[in-house]
Amino acid sequence: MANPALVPERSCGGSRGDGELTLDGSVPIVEITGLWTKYGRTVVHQDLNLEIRQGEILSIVGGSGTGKTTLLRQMLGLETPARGCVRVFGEDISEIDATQLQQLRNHWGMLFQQGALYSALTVLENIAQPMRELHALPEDLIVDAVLLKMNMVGLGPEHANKMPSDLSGGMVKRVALARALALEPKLLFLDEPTAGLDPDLSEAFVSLIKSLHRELGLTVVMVTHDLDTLFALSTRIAVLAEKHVIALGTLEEVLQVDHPFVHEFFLGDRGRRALEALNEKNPQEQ
Ligand SMILES: Nc1ncnc2c1ncn2[C@@H]1O[C@H](COP(=O)(O)OP(=O)(O)OP(=O)(O)O)[C@@H](O)[C@H]1O
Repeated sequence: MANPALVPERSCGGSRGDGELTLDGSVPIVEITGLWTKYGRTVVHQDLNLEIRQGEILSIVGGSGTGKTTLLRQMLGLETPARGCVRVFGEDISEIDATQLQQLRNHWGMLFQQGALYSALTVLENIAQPMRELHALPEDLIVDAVLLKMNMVGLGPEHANKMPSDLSGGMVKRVALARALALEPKLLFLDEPTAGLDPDLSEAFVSLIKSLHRELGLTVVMVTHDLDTLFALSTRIAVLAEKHVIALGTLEEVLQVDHPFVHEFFLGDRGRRALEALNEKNPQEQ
């Protein structure tokens, strides 16, 4: 392993622009260069590079404990790079102040693995929460906007006053997605979006994400173990192994990479079955 002491200190080498958020696609939505993440003596990412372009659905895959969720947390500004640089919308995420970070957060949505709804709040209150935190919208507008978001994710108004404990797993995901979309983000982060859903619900949720991606022009960054979800949604795939990105490209491109994880994950029994299912669904694209 390289000696961390010899790696340059963390730095983005200055701002991309004039301090304004760059939301016009002229710079990558996310740009990670030379990233090191460390917990004590444990190195999770070592000289990791990744660029996420506007409008794509970029999926991050890798073995258990390879640092996929931690990489998402770096993009969300919830971790600090030991070295290297993470830019989101052109901004160095660990250099900006709290107000600027909050401003950035208003332009992305995050769907956590378990949905992470507030158990003491109704569906309506959960989805309204990011809007209320803005302190800029009148209450009647918030209620209208929440109902609109619920409709967007296929939830009727009759569910507005339900508590999270009254919801099925699929509905929890939809509410969490509506909350992630509350502020009309440009960028959506999904951590294992179909985990815990049965195959039918999973397929329905994938279709929902696909249509929202198309209709809202979102850029999506997703971590998933589920091959069907991965194949159905990804425009590009980043493979994490050995503490960095060892393959990045379309499914076809990644399949060409000669690495044990790629062989095992994509070309093992599960991978082959999912690829066959994909080929049956989209024969013309193969
Ligand atoms: N706050 C923390 N403190 C110490 N170690 C941590 C912390 N967060 C994550 N790690 C370690 O970092 C490594 C990467 O964790 P991470 O959760 O990012 O992996 P992952 O690829 O998402 O794993 P999985 O697929 O199992 O969810 C693991 O070894 C984990 O134990």
